[in-house]
Amino acid sequence: MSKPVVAIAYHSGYGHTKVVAEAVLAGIKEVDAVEGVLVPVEEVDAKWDVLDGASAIIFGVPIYMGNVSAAFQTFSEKTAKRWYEKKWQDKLAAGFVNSGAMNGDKHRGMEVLFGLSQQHGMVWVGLGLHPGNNTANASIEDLNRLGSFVGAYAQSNNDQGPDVAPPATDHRTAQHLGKRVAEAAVRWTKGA
Ligand SMILES: Cc1cc2nc3c(=O)[nH]c(=O)nc-3n(C[C@H](O)[C@H](O)[C@H](O)COP(=O)(O)O)c2cc1C
Repeated sequence: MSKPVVAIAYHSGYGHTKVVAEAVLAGIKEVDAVEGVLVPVEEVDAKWDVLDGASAIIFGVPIYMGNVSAAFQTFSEKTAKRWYEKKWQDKLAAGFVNSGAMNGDKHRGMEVLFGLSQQHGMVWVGLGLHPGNNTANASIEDLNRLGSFVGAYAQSNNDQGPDVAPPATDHRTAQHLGKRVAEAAVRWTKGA
């Protein structure tokens, strides 16, 4: 029997969110019983079968002008055929968001990802971590340094390339999300 697939449907205009997607993939790969697949949304027309066959889809975006990037929104609208057929009903879903500012209105992007998942009748998996970096002795090295509950947040300094931004701490948080969703996919598909 083939392994359940956890797909990562993401957009990255300049490479920073791609690095986060790769960290999510590394987390999925920690779970042997699951296969992880990256799906850049620009390539989705050749990869609908991957998303349709996946047990879970993790959506990921950069924030552009306080919202998800236009490329992701285009992808989102293209999923309408799946919506009509309820093709993604009961798949697991999760999300990650990356922006230049510490806050940057990442929450709005995350709400868009959550809303897309709920349009499709998917079952959302949150981050499952307490906030880090929020006590007197805390550090930006803490897991979940940006303190989200709903999904993984990353922040990439505007003057740095994807080789150094977002910082390693955000990679670890993204990796945690990937592993968590992969473990959830194993439980979700048991006996299916
Ligand atoms: C058109 C545009 C709009 C942006 N708007 C925001 C914004 O509203 N808030 C923010 O924090 N960062 C904003 N940024 C910064 C990006 O979120 C940041 O550079 C991110 O790392 C880009 O990810 P990418 O390299 O995967 O495209 C914007 C960047 C661009 C290109």
